[in-house]
Amino acid sequence: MKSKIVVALAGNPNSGKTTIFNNLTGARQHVGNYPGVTVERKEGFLRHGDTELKIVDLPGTYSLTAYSAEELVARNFLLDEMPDVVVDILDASNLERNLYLAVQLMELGVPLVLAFNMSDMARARGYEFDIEKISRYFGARIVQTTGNKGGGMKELLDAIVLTAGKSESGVDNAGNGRPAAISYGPELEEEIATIEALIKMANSLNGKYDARWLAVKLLENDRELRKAVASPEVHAQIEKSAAHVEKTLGEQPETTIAGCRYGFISGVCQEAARSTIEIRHTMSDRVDAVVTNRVLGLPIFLGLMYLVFQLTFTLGDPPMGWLEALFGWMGEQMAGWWPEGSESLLKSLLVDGVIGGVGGVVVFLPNILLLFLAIAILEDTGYMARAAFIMDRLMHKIGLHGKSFIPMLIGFGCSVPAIMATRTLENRRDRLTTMMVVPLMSCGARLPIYALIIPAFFPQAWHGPMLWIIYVIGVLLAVASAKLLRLTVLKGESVPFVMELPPYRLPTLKGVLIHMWERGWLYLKKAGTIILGISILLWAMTTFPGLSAEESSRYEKARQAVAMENIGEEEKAEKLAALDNAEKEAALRGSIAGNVGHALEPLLKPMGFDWKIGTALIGAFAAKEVFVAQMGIVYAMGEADEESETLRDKLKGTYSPLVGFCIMLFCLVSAPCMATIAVTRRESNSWRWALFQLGGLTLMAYVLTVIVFQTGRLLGIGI
Ligand SMILES: Nc1nc2c(ncn2[C@@H]2O[C@H](COP(=O)(O)OP(=O)(O)OP(=O)(O)O)[C@@H](O)[C@H]2O)c(=O)[nH]1
Ligand SMILES: [Mg+2]
Repeated sequence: MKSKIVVALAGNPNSGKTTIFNNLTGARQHVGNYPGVTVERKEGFLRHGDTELKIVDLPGTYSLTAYSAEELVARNFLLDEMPDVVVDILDASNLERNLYLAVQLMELGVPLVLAFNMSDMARARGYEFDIEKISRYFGARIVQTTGNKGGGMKELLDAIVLTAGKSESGVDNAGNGRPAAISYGPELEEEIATIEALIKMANSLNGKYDARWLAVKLLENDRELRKAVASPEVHAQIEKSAAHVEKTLGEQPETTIAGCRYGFISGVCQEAARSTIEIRHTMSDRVDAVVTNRVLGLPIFLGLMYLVFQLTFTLGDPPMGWLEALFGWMGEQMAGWWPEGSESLLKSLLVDGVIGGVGGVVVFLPNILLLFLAIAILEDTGYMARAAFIMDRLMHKIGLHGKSFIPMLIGFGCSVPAIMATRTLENRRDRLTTMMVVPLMSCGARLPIYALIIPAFFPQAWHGPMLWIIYVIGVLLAVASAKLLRLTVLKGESVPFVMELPPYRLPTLKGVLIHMWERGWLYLKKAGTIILGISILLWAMTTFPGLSAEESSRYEKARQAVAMENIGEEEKAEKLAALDNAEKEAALRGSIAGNVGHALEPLLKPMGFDWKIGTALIGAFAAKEVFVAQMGIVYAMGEADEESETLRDKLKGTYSPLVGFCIMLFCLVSAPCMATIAVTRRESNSWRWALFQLGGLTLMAYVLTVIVFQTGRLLGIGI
């Protein structure tokens, strides 16, 4: 007999849901050692025996009374779509707190399996569980798992299939009996009973939920369900009951309800969990005393980031050189397919457009991989959560809380998921503020620009520090802009929040490599698709319309004249080459891109940019890497000889270090790419905010770059 079941993976944030989801389905969803990584539900399929399972990975949630957008996703799925089995994934090394959600799932009466994940950590901390007892209390099967090592997956699948009541033999075999019922004490129970009766009478929500459960939820002041229940009698009774409870117990019903649930959990743990070793000060605590220290915390964070950037350059340089050489060689080989001096359009397209553009971008793959390797290690060990904790203090001062820093950290990778990650912020003002400033966190697509510019203009010893300075400028600007927004358009109280610190973990090699590769692959894929397309478009724009026949013949005549001249061979060759270059340059100036660039020149000049940089900046709006591609194309086209120096040398010969710095500054601050604007529009649900972000950042970039360039010029720095 074949059957299909839907399985939901629920659990507290950072308990390992996605890790297990990936294990089960073979997917590669993002896993990170801090809460709030998954913000949308993800689906995957697998088959176990005769059963087909659809597995749904949900965002982490502490309770079924959801407050933030991503908690709502989890809650709505559990309540409305009624999966066949709910697997609650718990962090067994932190059982008491994690059981809070389990209790609510138990009350909801869904077919439940408890996965005691991180059982390795629990064991290391000396916890022992009487699994059978706990299983009986909750009326649910329990499986001990170690998600990051794939331990217990088969057992988990067995338990899921059994719980769905569709075992291979087809025998109904659900559950381990009825779960324990939680008693909320005489006072509350009476009110619950009254409301329950009213609900049944009014047939609220058409009996979709169990009446007692609904009564408890309503007393708990569950906003969503209160909105959903229409009956005025029920509402009136809730108000009355709540007032009564407050009077007699001196607290709101929700507080009493939570207290009773914790009481239940505490009882379960007394009975069935014990700790064999008393570890007061764990290793984590000792490390935390140093890295989250009030004084040392920030310098340590900045120091670590500095190391990361230094590494990105020093280790990345040799392989980058190899790739550069490889693409140079490929260009020459390709050019060799045509006779010497050929003006074939196809040759120009392949050599200048594709190799010059896409090749120029791919060259930086090693740097990208290294940066993301380092970030993955910092993330997986749990250090990044500490960084957020340290920033929390700073953030409070600017009217945001540390939770905003997680999206910002993700922003170092790419602004698009970062903006989606703002869903963890409950307050819309916090969320919008964070969304607006996230693009200032320098994303991975900008790295190639820095990797191109920095070595071209700055001495070796400055490579790491320079990159670090750029990133720090981004963070400082983000913080300052957030403050500004909070003082003006997004004024208001911020929500109190306690940042939690996940335990330190030794990252697994596989996990870290997967993270690194995901990024690298994304980069390559982008190079092969978007960047390739835009490179071809930009190539066409820099090629056409080309010189008129009249002008071409003028250059041809000049060449003939030189050939006739009575001078040495060497001098002649030099003169001819100069003419060739002049012709190319003239064609470039007359091209569509040249015309657009020139039209913009009055605007670009105050920043020290010429029209070539201008066209590259326009291209960068589609995707930041295009800046590098377009510079490659323009400089390949403007040169007559094929096997000339690298793009970097050409830049060095053309611009000053001050201009180099200004390019990086402008690219860091200016309008993010199209994808970012689109996702801001979607997540803020308004074009106004998206355009505000676009305009605001562009303006800020312009003003800052003009100031820096003009000041630098006046003071004679870097010119
Ligand atoms: N030591 C240990 N670490 C684990 C185990 N399972 C998962 N992890 C690690 O725990 C961290 C969090 O894992 P995720 O799968 O992202 O957690 P999640 O529950 O999906 O988190 P959110 O999406 O934020 O709610 C990662 O660093 C995992 O590598 C385990 O059994 N033992
Ligand atoms: Mg997840």
